[in-house]
Amino acid sequence: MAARSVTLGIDLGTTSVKAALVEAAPGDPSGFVVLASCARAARAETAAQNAAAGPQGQEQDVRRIIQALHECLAALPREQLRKVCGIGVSGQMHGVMFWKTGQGCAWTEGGATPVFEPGAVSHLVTWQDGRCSSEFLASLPQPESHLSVATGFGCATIFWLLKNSPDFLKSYDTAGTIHDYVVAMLCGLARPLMSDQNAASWGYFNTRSQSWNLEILGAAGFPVQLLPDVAEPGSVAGRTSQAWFEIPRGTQVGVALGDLQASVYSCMAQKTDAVLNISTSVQLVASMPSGFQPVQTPDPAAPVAYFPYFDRTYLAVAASLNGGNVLATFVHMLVQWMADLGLEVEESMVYSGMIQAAAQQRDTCLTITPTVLGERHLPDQLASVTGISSSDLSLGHVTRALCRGIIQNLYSMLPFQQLREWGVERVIGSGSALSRNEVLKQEVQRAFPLPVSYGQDVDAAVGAALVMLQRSLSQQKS
Ligand SMILES: Nc1ncnc2c1ncn2[C@@H]1O[C@H](COP(=O)(O)OP(=O)(O)O)[C@@H](O)[C@H]1O
Ligand SMILES: O=C(CO)[C@@H](O)[C@H](O)[C@H](O)[C@H](O)COP(=O)(O)O
Repeated sequence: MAARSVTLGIDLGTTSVKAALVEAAPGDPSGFVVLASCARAARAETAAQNAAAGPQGQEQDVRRIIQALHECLAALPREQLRKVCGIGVSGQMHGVMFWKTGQGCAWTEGGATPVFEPGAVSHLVTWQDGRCSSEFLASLPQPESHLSVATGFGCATIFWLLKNSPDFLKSYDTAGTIHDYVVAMLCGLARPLMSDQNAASWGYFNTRSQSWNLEILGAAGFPVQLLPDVAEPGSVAGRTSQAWFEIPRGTQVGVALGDLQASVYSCMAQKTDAVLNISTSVQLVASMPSGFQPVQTPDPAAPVAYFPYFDRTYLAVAASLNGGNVLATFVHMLVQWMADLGLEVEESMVYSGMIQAAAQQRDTCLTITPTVLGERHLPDQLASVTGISSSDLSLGHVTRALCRGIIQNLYSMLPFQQLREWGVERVIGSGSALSRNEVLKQEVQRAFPLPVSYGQDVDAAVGAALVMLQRSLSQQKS
């Protein structure tokens, strides 16, 4: 009898950490079953380490992210964790953190099981970071890549630190995304390995030659020694150096994936599916035919970018910076206003109340362009509200207009006509901000004249687990 294949997927998202245990189920149409899953809010936002970043700086405390990860693992069934034969990790792309080789973490006996505690690490500067102004970006060398460089991209952040805080960089000798860090710590790697999915998200990476723009970067004084070595997504980065929550020592860990690609992997069943993922950010994605090569000239004004997927294929992606975070900003604002008025209210109550109110308000003349973070192709176009009449000011109207605005903004970046030209026949909705919000679902249905179906709400974690599951099954066959 073939050994049971259980794999663990972890997604280190901007808002929450998710984990999912997946097992092969040959009798099931999907071929797999999710045995258990868990999500924990990371609440990791913190003040920038470099004051010069100003209010545009967006950083997260790595310790809190790892704490949320450990809480997730602790909540999964121990008997299933014992059977795990592979770990896949994905996470928020573009961001960068730094650590000192050999001092990135310390393994401690955290109660019943060893856990790792971050050591000499920086904050994570996230994809939402806005410290690199248009002028600063224009001063950087032109990349030799089909992808342009935007604020919040790892290489842009490193350039900014080089200029504004060179001593800060001197404290570290290693860099990676948060998910590269976790893989490196689990396996005890001296240097992290990075998939081309994440390398491309940092900028200055050529997906054709699979190499960093070392000459261009080196000539500009960029600390190229910080750039991780690049490995194939779906390959193994190493094996766990310790037993971890019942997962045996020596378990294979995959090279970290982008959360975008992991989400798509979890739910894109056909090449003719488009995936609409709404989590903190929002992306609309279609798959490009094999052999497709993006034009090698970066175009910062293009709303659609081509990101590497698996086996040298590409995804066409409209990646909006304004997704669930817009609703979260609205909720924080309401909670803060109420606190200012002496009233305390739980955020989860506000979410459910506003979604319910908007579900009853089927239409509105209020128009909200929700781009509070701008967009990479239009960084200076911020949010606006128009069509304000005194009859359209209820919570239901405003929430309906916000949800409509998020979908319309994405639609304007990648219109249905383009999807149709690419042969898209169906939209698959994924991400927990979408699965938990009936009004967003209605607005998706309203905008796209295509059948829409839904994945699971821990999609990227499931996708990361599935990549390792496929690997384990093909190893068993060979
Ligand atoms: N109680 C809730 N009900 C509905 N939506 C919520 C609730 N709490 C948070 N959200 C939405 O979910 C988004 C975060 O989704 P999540 O999947 O955790 O993101 P990420 O994968 O980026 O970490 C928030 O930005 C917010 O829009
Ligand atoms: O920005 C892009 C791609 O350019 C996103 O698609 C990418 O997935 C990033 O990881 C997200 O912005 C962050 O993911 P999430 O936390 O919002 O799920």
